[in-house]
Amino acid sequence: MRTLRLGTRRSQLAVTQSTLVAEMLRAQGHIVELVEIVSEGDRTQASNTPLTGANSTGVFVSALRDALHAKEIDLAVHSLKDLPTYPEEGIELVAILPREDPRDVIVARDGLTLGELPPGSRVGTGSPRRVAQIKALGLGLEIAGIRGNVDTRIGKVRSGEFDAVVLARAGLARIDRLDEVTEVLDPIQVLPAPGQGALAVECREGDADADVRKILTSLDDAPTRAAVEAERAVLATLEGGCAAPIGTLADVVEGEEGPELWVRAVALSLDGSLSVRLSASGPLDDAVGVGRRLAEEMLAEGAADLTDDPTTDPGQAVMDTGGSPQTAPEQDKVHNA
Ligand SMILES: NCc1[nH]cc(CCC(=O)O)c1CC(=O)O
Repeated sequence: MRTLRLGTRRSQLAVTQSTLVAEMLRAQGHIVELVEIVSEGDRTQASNTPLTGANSTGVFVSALRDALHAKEIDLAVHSLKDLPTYPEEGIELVAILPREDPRDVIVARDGLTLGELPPGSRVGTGSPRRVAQIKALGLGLEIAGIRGNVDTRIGKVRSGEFDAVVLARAGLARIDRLDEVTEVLDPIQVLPAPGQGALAVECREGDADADVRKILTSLDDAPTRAAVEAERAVLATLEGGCAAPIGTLADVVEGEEGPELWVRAVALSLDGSLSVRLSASGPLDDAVGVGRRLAEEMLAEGAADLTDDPTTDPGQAVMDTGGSPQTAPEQDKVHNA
């Protein structure tokens, strides 16, 4: 039997996630070999791919895709939230694994929660989505960029450089560091990134060896796929006309006629002062439609006007022009946080 070559980045989280998939395949009797791929992102120690901005393929993603194209590997495992919403030619998103808890968490000094941190405390995150949503809580926290892998970031709390950092619970769960968490953030306050907590498996499209595709398809989890497809449709639709940070979460809930999707989403100005927050529900087999319609509704409610101009003072970022959120007729949908 042929060996399946699984490409992985070398960070602890990436190796753990790749090993998880390798073990699932080995449990089915397949032979799997991990192949280490060094990405530009690893070399430069970049730690957060931008969550907004349409054409930025994550640095972590491209190196693995290059290795797939070059037939150096047969499959690659990514954190789904690092994958751009537009497809890559010749690459197929062949499986989405059952999702971990998708919520964001706080790792703070002295076991504190966000609300217990005194005003002026330093919170580390480089994600515009997290920055905007934490600022929107109005706690007077000072938010600063942070780099490095999960271990490095937690270390910066231990060393006192930061009072707290914001991380994905899923990453900590996978590397067995959940005991560091001092608060799990309720999605009512902080919505996660589209696809957060889900692992994606990619292979070459129309791989000459159709068996590879078939083997990998067996890993796919239909409810997770529906949920993340709805979230990614929210992001893809908003990206067309809106550069604002976006959080979204789709839950599979029990509806009147069986399971259905319940999708929440928020788009915010970077300073968190303005937001459009809506939810929608619909059938699992129309996940993309549910997400797209939710995003279209958000655009109609002013999500496209939340853009911060980085050249202006952050406090002045949203201009008060006709049709802007401030003057939109349905002001109740746009909160001054
Ligand atoms: N931004 C990088 C990244 N990409 C995926 C995860 C965590 C694992 C996941 O969301 O599946 C992380 C770390 C973090 O945000 O804390």
